[in-house]
Formats: sequence, C-alpha cells, structure tokens
Amino acid sequence: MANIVAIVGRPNVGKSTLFNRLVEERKAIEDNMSGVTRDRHYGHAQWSGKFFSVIDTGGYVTGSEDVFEAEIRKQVKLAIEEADVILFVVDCIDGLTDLDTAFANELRGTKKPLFIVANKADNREKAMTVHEFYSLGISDFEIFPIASASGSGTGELLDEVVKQFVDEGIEDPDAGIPKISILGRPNVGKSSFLNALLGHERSIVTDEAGTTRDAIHTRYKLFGQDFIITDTAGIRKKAKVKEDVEFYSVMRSLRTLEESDVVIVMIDATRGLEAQDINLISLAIKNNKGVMIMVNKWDLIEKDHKTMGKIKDDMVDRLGENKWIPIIFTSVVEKQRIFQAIELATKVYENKTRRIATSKLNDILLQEIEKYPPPAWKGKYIKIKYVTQLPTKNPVFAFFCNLPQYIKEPYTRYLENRLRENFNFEGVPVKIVYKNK
Ligand SMILES: Nc1nc2c(ncn2[C@@H]2O[C@H](COP(=O)(O)OP(=O)(O)OP(=O)(O)O)[C@@H](O)[C@H]2O)c(=O)[nH]1
Ligand SMILES: Nc1nc2c(ncn2[C@@H]2O[C@H](COP(=O)(O)OP(=O)(O)OP(=O)(O)O)[C@@H](O)[C@H]2O)c(=O)[nH]1
Repeated sequence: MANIVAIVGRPNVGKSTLFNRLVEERKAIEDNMSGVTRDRHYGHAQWSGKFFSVIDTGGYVTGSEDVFEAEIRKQVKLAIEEADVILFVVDCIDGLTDLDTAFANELRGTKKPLFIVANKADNREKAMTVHEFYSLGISDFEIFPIASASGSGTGELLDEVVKQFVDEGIEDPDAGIPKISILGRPNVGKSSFLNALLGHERSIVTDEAGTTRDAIHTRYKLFGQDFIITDTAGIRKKAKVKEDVEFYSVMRSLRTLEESDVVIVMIDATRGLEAQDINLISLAIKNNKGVMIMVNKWDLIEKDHKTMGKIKDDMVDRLGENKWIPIIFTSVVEKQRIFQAIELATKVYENKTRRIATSKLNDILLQEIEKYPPPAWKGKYIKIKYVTQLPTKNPVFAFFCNLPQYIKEPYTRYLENRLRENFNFEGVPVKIVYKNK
C-alpha cells in the first residue's frame, strides 16, 4: 500500500520548505533564462526503510495570497481524504494566529493521525514557544519543534510519522502505470485534449518533476484507468521569438518522449499526416516507445461511412513497415472518442510490457519457420533452433541459430510479421536479434 503524508497550513509557515526537506529536492525547478518556475507539490520520500509520498496541499490549492475559508476547507479536505498522516504546520516566530485556528477547526475530528509541526524553531528559545499550540487541542501527539530550513528536528518527527504506517510502503508508487505523452504540431488540439481530461473527476493530481528537469508527470485515474501524462509544458512559456518556438518545440518533444512509455502523436484531420508527424513517429520508434496516432478535429471533416476507412488505409500506406501503429479518430471539442484514445494508449502499454512464455513462442514460431525457413546462403543451410523473449523493457526476441550473420532483412520482417500475427504487439516496436548456437 502507498503511504501518503499531507502537509497543511496557512501560507508562509514553511510548508514548501518542509516538503522539499522531506523529498530531499531543491525548492523549485527554476529556469535561469526566463524565470520559469515550477513548484512541485508531490514527491516520494523514505525514512527508516519506509517509503511514502508527500503532498503539499497548500501549494496545490492556494491560488492567491489570501487564504479564504473555502481554500482552507479544500486544502484540509484533500489532506483528510488522501492522506494516511497529516502534518499541520505552524510557525514559532509568528506564534498562534487566527488562520491557524481556522485550520485547526477544519481538521478537528479527523480520524487520521495528525501531527502539529512547529516550524522555524531555529533555536532553543523559539522551540520553547511550541506550548501555546497545545491549546488547539486537536492532536494526540506531542508537538514537534522543527526548523525545515536546516532540517533540525525533522528526524524526530519522521520517526513518529513512519510508526503510523501499516506497512513498508511502495518504493515507486508509479511503477507499472503507463506514462503517456501527447505530441504533435502546434494547434492540433493537445492542450484542449488535456483540458478535456482534466474536466473529469480525478484522484490526486500530482505535479511531479521527473528525472528530466522540465518534465511534469500528472497522475490520473479516469474511468478506472490509472495513467500518467508526461508533459513539458513549462518549457513552452519561454519561447518568445519565432526560432525559439521551433527549437523548443523539438526540445520539448524529445524530453517528453524520453519520459514516457507511450506517445500519442496527435494530428489535424484537415491536414493529414505531414512530414513532421512522420519524423515524430520515427523518433518514438527509435526510442522504443509505444506509438499511436490520434487524428483530431474529426468534426471538421465532411464524411460518409467510407471516409474513415479510406483515410486510415491511406495513412497505413504511408506508414509502410510501421503499419502496426493504431489510428484513432477523435473530436476533442465534441468529446468524441476521447476516453477511447486513453484506453487505446493503455492497451499499447499493455502490449509493450507483454511477456510471452518461451514454450508458447517456440510452439508457434518454429512451425512458421518450418513452413518458410531462412533461405540458404552460398550453399549453407541456416537452422533456427529456438526463440525466446529477452527480459528487456521492450519486446526483443532472440532467435538462436547456427549462422546468424547470414539471415537477411526480409526474413527478419517475415519473423516480425508472424510474431505480430500471433501475439498482440499493436503500437509497439518489436526487435529481433540472432544469436549463435
Ligand atoms: N527562520 C526560518 N525560516 C523558515 C524556515 N522554514 C521556512 N522558512 C522561511 O519561511 C518562508 C516561507 O516558507 P515556504 O516554505 O515558502 O512557506 P509555505 O508555507 O510553503 O508558503 P506558501 O507557499 O505561501 O503556502 C520562507 O522565507 C522560508 O525561507 C525555518 O525553519 N526557519
Ligand atoms: N473543430 C475542432 N477544433 C479543435 C479540436 N480540438 C482542438 N480544437 C481547436 O484547435 C485550436 C488549437 O487547440 P490547442 O488545444 O490549443 O492546440 P495545441 O496542440 O495545444 O496547440 P499548441 O499549444 O500550439 O501546441 C483551438 O482553437 C481548439 O479549440 C477539435 O476536435 N475540433
């Protein structure tokens, strides 16, 4: 089970500082060139061998400097609903304020373990002031004086926090959940699609920076499907001049692509598959990503019952040997097949992680090979003895044979086609290697 710790409290008490201390990351991802700053409000942490996630609910809900009652309520609701442990942060320098009391009143009565964390206790003298917070009377635990800025006191706090977890937690709660990215030329409807998804109910929204500085992962749960959208939206803001737009859109695509498992290449139905789209698709294949094509703005096409099939056929022709890429027709504005698009992306992910048992693989493929064996080369017979799927992240099949160097490209394509016919690898690049045996 995932353990979740939520941080609540009024502005400026040091919630983000504590958050960053817990997830051991720097405050924000800052971009020196343009001042694009992206705070993070969700991250993974570990203490004494227990894993947990931290949400800074304040960073998540506050839109302005003022904290209104509704904001407090939202923040507390999020914490109470999502968290296993709540950290209510107050400030030793300011002492108890009316806003703290307002928060306390909302938190009162929660069944979740609630800790009052008295931040900015930079020295002994300040740490002595924590007593006044006991008057709130909302927590069964002792109050922990800490200084998030230096980290002092956080160890003692965490010792108690992790005792509240029922299990060890999950090292990477996002493991096994498809990371999907939406790429495509400007104006095809990428943002509209994201917004349409955002319009639906969702569980925790997690803006999490990935290993690449600008990539943001947002985790969704929609119609029972769990998935993460990777985006590098931050980078878009800094493109001011024309050349920059081109450059950054390429950079952005590359980075987003690296961070994802499945790439949705979105195209405009009124323009069809363009050279740039083909480049993007090749890039995704080269990077061993799952790929699908989403033909958006389908509402703008004048059509009869044959149109979709015809356009699809034309596209498949253009895709050549990559005809295994699935194509879906959508209208984001008319909310047509939006969910199916996500469903298709998660299916592609399933295919990408598919493992075929060696016995099954041999049963089927050795028969196919017998029907059409690799052609002899310079009088030498090539014998494929068996095949196995390698334990890699993407489907790779190793064919063991006597003379691997003599097998030519067309035969490899034959094998790939037989693999695809017998097992579902729709949307997934499949690799074939030969080994000497
Ligand atoms: N003296 C002292 N200052 C601290 C400490 N921790 C945080 N601060 C300062 O308190 C100020 C507010 O910190 P933040 O972490 O941004 O506070 P926040 O609660 O996230 O604020 P919002 O984002 O407005 O909700 C910053 O100037 C921090 O440097 C501490 O342990 N001691
Ligand atoms: N008719 C129609 N218009 C759409 C559809 N989806 C998006 N649009 C419109 O297309 C325009 C561009 O949409 P965006 O979502 O901003 O496109 P984008 O791909 O995010 O664009 P960039 O931010 O430039 O990369 C907007 O005016 C949308 O309203 C659709 O399915 N049908």
